[in-house]
Amino acid sequence: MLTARDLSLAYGDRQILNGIDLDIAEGEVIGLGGPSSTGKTTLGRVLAGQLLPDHGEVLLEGTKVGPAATGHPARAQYAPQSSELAVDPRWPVRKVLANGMAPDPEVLAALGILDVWADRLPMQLSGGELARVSLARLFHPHLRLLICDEITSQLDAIEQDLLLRALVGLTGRRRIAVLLISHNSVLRSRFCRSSLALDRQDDR
Ligand SMILES: Nc1ncnc2c1ncn2[C@@H]1O[C@H](COP(=O)(O)OP(=O)(O)OP(=O)(O)O)[C@@H](O)[C@H]1O
Repeated sequence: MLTARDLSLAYGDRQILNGIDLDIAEGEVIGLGGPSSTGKTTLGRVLAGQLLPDHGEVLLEGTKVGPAATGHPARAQYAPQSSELAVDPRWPVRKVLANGMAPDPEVLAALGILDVWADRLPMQLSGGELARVSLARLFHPHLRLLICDEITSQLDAIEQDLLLRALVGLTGRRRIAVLLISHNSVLRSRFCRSSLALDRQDDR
């Protein structure tokens, strides 16, 4: 499903990614760990088609990832660490979830999103509730790859476990490939079939 080959990327003269290969099958969850600043977010954005690598290619179901045709949501979506930055603070939950299309009731139910949140603003939700809303808005019928970048790092252990169990159940049923970026090796070993770890490319 996802095939990334020989990905390299530098910011200026600083090499961040160097010859990365990665495969994720449909419905599979693969972990990505490694120390801070080794390029996990950068790799996630390359896989989601939001950053172009200097070298190498990313194929999703045999075609290059990149911006979707106008008016269509991208097949690969990137969920950032901070849900507050991902949603417009002026929009009520109802509008955040609609995101241009009718919210999918199965996604709302699977992620535990409650009707009573609909008229609240993002700041009127807890961190865990907002993380659920922020994830739900990324789902659409053509979603094939979800990059989750430290999406539970602001939650306590119980909430982390609940959210990831709900997410992995949903993506498994829909055969969506997932890259779970996390510093937490316990979480990765619990939810991922295997993990890749990035190393530093130079002295920084
Ligand atoms: N657009 C950019 N221009 C220059 N340097 C950048 C840019 N984006 C990121 N970097 C640098 O590249 C390095 C890798 O950043 P990245 O966010 O990919 O690392 P990370 O492994 O996800 O880090 P963390 O675990 O701390 O979130 C960092 O040192 C960062 O400062």
